[in-house]
Amino acid sequence: MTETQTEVRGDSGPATAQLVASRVLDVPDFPQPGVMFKDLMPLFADGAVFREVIDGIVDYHGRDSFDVVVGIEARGFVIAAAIAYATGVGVVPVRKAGKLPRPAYAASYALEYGEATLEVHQDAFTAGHRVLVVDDVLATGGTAAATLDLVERAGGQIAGFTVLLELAFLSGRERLAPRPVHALLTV
Ligand SMILES: O=P(O)(O)OC[C@H]1O[C@H](OP(=O)(O)OP(=O)(O)O)[C@H](O)[C@@H]1O
Ligand SMILES: Nc1ncnc2[nH]cnc12
Repeated sequence: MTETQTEVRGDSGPATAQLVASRVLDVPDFPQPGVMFKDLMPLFADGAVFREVIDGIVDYHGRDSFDVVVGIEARGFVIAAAIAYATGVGVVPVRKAGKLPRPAYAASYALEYGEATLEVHQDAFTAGHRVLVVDDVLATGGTAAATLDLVERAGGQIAGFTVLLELAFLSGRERLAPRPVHALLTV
């Protein structure tokens, strides 16, 4: 296989996977030695590609399949806000510890390069509201597992979980099973 024929795959098909792959930069040894950081800032910075990606996520789940969208700090906020605006639903942030001003549920977890605690306001969701959760990267799945638990503790019902990029070798998808994962690009 030549360099231009590199195989790409994702849950929305090879064209979408290729689109995402074209806007990811590999940054070695960030934020610590041994980690190959996947930087999706070029995708966010390209208006046409960003719009196509957001529209693709909405089409995949169906415009009427969720009542609210959750973004995980920090890069998930960018994606969630765009989906919310495109569909007319509200956006709820899941934040790193200590940032939310009112009573919150908290969940601690490990990720590829450290540990963290996430929080969501206790009154963030109307009971039974269907929640689409989005983030940029799925690695070990620690962040996503903590978020999905927080959403349910706060009374939300998970309608779907989407990431732009899945690092398959870190087995996040297996960790989240049987919950479905929608990844636009899997590497
Ligand atoms: O699957 P995991 O191993 O849990 O890793 C995935 C998480 O790691 C990154 O966030 P990070 O914690 O670096 O936060 P940031 O978006 O604020 O930079 C990424 O945006 C995901 O949220
Ligand atoms: N390698 C990586 N690149 C970007 N975000 C990440 N989150 C966890 N691991 C990551």
